[in-house]
Amino acid sequence: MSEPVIVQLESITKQFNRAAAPAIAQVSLSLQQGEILSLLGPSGCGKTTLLRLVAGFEKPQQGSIEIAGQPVAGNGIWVPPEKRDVGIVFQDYALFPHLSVGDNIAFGLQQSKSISKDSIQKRIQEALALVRLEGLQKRYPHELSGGQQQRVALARALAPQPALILLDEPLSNLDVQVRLQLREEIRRILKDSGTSAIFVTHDQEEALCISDRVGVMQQGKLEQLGSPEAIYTEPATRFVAEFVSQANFIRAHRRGQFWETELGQFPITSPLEGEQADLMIREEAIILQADETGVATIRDRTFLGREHRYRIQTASGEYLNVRTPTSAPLAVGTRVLLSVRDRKVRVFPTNASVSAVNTPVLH
Ligand SMILES: Nc1ncnc2c1ncn2[C@@H]1O[C@H](COP(=O)(O)OP(=O)(O)OP(=O)(O)O)[C@@H](O)[C@H]1O
Repeated sequence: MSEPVIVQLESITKQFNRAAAPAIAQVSLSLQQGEILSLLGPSGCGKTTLLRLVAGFEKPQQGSIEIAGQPVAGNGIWVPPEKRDVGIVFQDYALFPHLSVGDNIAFGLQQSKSISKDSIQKRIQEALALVRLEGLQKRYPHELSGGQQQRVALARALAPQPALILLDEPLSNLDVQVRLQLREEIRRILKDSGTSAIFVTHDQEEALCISDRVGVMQQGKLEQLGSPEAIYTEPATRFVAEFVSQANFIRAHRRGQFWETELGQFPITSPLEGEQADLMIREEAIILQADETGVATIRDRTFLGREHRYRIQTASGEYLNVRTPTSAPLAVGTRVLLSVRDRKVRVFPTNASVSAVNTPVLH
């Protein structure tokens, strides 16, 4: 049996300014109990606005919102933020500096009159254990690291046991080491507590590794909603492919049953495809082989730890990014032969910004 629905958005539209395009345009989605959804997209695509609509900090002009089965916006209904059974974690932690860790966590609990002092203490201890900060109850925010402060913010949001937690770029103020560690921690904490969550980020990796489903947004619209694997391997649009995996696109021309490209031929699998297309080739799918007769050249090389990323210029002048394991790195200037691991590639309509390819096939 499927889990109950915790959030239901129906055709939500939000326009701040009549002269401007809507910040959110006709977005519908649902989130099940215990599920973590990431909203991913470039700056200004509407992620925060969508989160604020769910929280009740913004009113939609159209559409409706339900949280845990309760209508909270739309159809003449309006429930204010404090009555929505939602916990929020912001980018800047937003802890009260004059309150201890314990009192910060207690703050949300004390709003609820029905809870006894003993229960408040118990919930504080449980919340601190969940975020692994036992023993730090008496400290003040300035006595904690950024990562610890964000854990306290998470504990404070979780302590009242809300139906839903909203996290607005909660890791973006932390340095890389802490960010990487805390993103796994956040997933564990949310899963251990069984709390449903919507997580806003502009970081592709963060979205893919933290969530059960990812919603990729562009200009106020939901471009694709799916599992991290589906978003990565089967991007529905070129925008999703470019934003999520920074894939390469190469121009292809139909020749019989094949697409002909600078990187060789690929079988045409759909009868609907036209005479020209752009094929998506992942950075890790291209194989480099140093060869004096190669017509492609390494223009740049970046060390990424386990991998090198090469910037390759092809014979037609296009640039491709290639990632390979770091053994036997190739020097900038090396001529290379290029081939592609997988013959099954995704095909997208031609984008005018990719110039036409008019060179011999390399292999
Ligand atoms: N209060 C407001 N008044 C007018 N326009 C707004 C308001 N809030 C947001 N916008 C506009 O709505 C659009 C979406 O903004 P939003 O903050 O939701 O984007 P975002 O994807 O969260 O971006 P970022 O990653 O930079 O925070 C932007 O064009 C923004 O300028």
